[in-house]
Amino acid sequence: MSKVPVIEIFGPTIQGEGMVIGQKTMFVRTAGCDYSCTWCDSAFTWDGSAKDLIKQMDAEEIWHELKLLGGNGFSFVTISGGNPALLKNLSYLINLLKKNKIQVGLETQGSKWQDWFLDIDELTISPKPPSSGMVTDFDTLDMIIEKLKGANSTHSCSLKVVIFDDQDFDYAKKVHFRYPEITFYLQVGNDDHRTSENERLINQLLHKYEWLVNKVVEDNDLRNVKVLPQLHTLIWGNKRGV
Ligand SMILES: C[S@@+](CC[C@H](N)C(=O)[O-])C[C@H]1O[C@@H](n2cnc3c(N)ncnc32)[C@H](O)[C@@H]1O
Ligand SMILES: Nc1nc2[nH]cc(C(=O)O)c2c(=O)[nH]1
Ligand code: SF4
Ligand SMILES: [Mg+2]
Repeated sequence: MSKVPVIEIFGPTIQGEGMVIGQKTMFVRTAGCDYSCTWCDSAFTWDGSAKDLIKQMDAEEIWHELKLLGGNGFSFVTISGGNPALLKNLSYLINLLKKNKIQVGLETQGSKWQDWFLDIDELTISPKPPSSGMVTDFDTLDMIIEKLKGANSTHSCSLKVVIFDDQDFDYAKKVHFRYPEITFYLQVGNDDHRTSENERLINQLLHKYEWLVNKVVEDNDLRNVKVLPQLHTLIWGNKRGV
């Protein structure tokens, strides 16, 4: 009854992105997404290519798997996907983690609300720029930010926009100015998320990071923002499960 579709559980590793970058964490990745971003680095969660890996699991089973992998060596779990916000039943896992004094981070794109957002310690909302091929429903995003504000939960949430080109950069500015009170991250987009040539990829991503940093540095309208690469990609390239 209270199961959710899980496609992978891994860690301990570090959070490679956003507001808790560098945090030692376990990952639980759920299957299924309401978007289909052209450049999704986790397309296997929704494109059918890894459907044999999907297991329906309840909170106790997920916790058991986390303990098998991580033992006593973790205090933080990050839930990502796919879009975990499709899953009302994640409340059971979140409650169980809290009961065990584990901090919880979650990654979602801001297309759906769940009441359990209010129980997440570090909530990253990542609206999608034009290069993704997706169109942001700003009425829904407004509603989500309003609910977080209403519950005084904005301190534990951030916005993170992935940037591939100038159009994405303009979109990011629009999102930041719409919600100026929410901590804002610009993240380098990885447009070669299938290659196994790590050295070339990492070089390319560092150049794109420099490009993005320069754009932010030169932009007088962007002041209180943070610019980050995907740290895990700089260490491990496109390897899955790290
Ligand atoms: C795979 S998504 C899963 C969570 C949720 N669906 C979302 O998009 O926020 C996790 C994060 O990876 C980012 N991401 C996906 N593909 C990427 C890529 N090719 N380069 C950089 N970041 C990417 C997303 O923007 C999101 O912030
Ligand atoms: N190390 C590491 N950090 C991450 N931050 C966000 C990730 C994601 O795929 O959601 C991710 C991931 O897959 N690995
Ligand atoms: S919303 Fe997230 S998981 Fe879904 S397709 Fe886009 S990047 Fe991938
Ligand atoms: Mg990822």
